[in-house]
Amino acid sequence: MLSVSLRLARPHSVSVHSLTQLRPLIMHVKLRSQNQPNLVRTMSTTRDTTHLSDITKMKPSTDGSFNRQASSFRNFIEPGGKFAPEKDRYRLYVSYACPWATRALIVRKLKGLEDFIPVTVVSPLMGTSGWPFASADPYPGAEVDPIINAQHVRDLYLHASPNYEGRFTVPMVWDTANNTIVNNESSEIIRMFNTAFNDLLPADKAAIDLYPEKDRAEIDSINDWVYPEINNGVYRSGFATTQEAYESAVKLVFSGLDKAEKILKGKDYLVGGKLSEADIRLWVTIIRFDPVYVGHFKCNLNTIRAGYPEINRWMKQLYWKNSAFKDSTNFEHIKVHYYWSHPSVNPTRIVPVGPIPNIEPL
Ligand SMILES: N[C@@H](CCC(=O)N[C@@H](CS)C(=O)NCC(=O)O)C(=O)O
Repeated sequence: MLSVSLRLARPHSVSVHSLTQLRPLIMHVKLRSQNQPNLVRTMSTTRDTTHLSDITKMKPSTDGSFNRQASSFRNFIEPGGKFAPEKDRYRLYVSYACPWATRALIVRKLKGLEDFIPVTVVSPLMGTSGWPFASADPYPGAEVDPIINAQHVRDLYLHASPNYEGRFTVPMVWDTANNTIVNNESSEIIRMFNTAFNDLLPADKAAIDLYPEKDRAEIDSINDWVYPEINNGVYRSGFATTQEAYESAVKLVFSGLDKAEKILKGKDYLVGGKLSEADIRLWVTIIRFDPVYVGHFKCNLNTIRAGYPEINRWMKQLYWKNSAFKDSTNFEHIKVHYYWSHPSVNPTRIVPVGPIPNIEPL
C-alpha cells in the first residue's frame, strides 16, 4: 500500500482537479489514520509531549476564541553574531500547507538563497505527534530529515531544548553548527533572509530589499492590521468554539479584506509601487482563502474570486508571473493538511473537491 502512494506522487504544484486524482491521496490518508503513535521515542527524550503537539488538546480561552502562542526561538542570523551567515550551515523546515512557512519559502526564493539554505518539507498530515517527516509518513512530496533523522518536527525541538514547552511549529530555521534552533517566527525569518546573506549573494539578489527603509512605516502599518484581521483572523474564525467568538472573528476577516481591496485598487503592490514583505504576508493567506478558509474555517461571507476583484488580480499576477510564489504553493498539501489535521473542525477528514480551479488563470 505504501509503495502505491509513493508511485503516484505528483509534482508539487499540480492541483487536485477531480475525484480520480484524489483517490491515491485518500488511500494514503486512510493508511495514515491507522498509525498515530502518541508517545514517540526521540533522540533526546521519551517524555509525553502530546499536550504540545496534538492540536485537539489545544485549549481555547474562556470566551471561545483562539489565541496563538508566541514563538520561542528568536535568534538572528547576522554577520559577526553567534549565528553568522554561511552557506549550507542553516536548514529551513517547512510545510507547504502552512502560510507562515510559505512566507519564508517565498523570500528564500526571491533572494536567491536556495543554494545557501536547504529546505526540508514535512508531510501535510499533522497528527497527534505534530508534523511528520517522510520516514514517519511517506506522503508524496514529504522528505526525510537529513540532520538527526527526526521522525517528527518535535524531535528537532526536543533535541535543541529537551524541556521545551512550546508548540512544535514550522517554519523553523536550524543551525547545523550548534545543533540548535535559530528562529521559529516567520516574521523574523523573512527579515533575516532579506538582509543577512547579502554579503554572500550576487549583486542583483543582494539589491532586492523587501523591507526598504523608506517604506518601513507604511509596511509596518499594513502588517499591523493584516496579521490580526486576515492572517490570524482566519484561524480565529475557524478555531472559535462559541458562536460569538466566530462571528466577531469572521466579520473582522472581511473588514480586513475590504481594506485590502481598496488599497489594491489599480495597483500591483501594496506599498511603494514595488513588491515588499507586506505583499508576501498578505498573499500567503489570500492564496489559501477560496480553497480552504471559505469552507474549513467558515470564512464564507464571500470568496476572493467573486467578491474581491482587485485582490484576486493582485494574487493571480504574483502567482502566475513570479515563480517564487507559484513554486512555493502546493494546493494539494494545503487542502489535505487543513481538512485532515483539524479533526475537531472536520471530524470526517473528507477533503472537498472544489474549488475548481484552485486559482483562476490570468
Ligand atoms: N508565529 C509562528 C506561527 C507558526 C505556526 O503556527 N505554524 C503552524 C502551521 S501553519 C504549526 O506548525 N503548527 C503546529 C502546532 O501548533 O502544533 C510563525 O509565524 O512562524
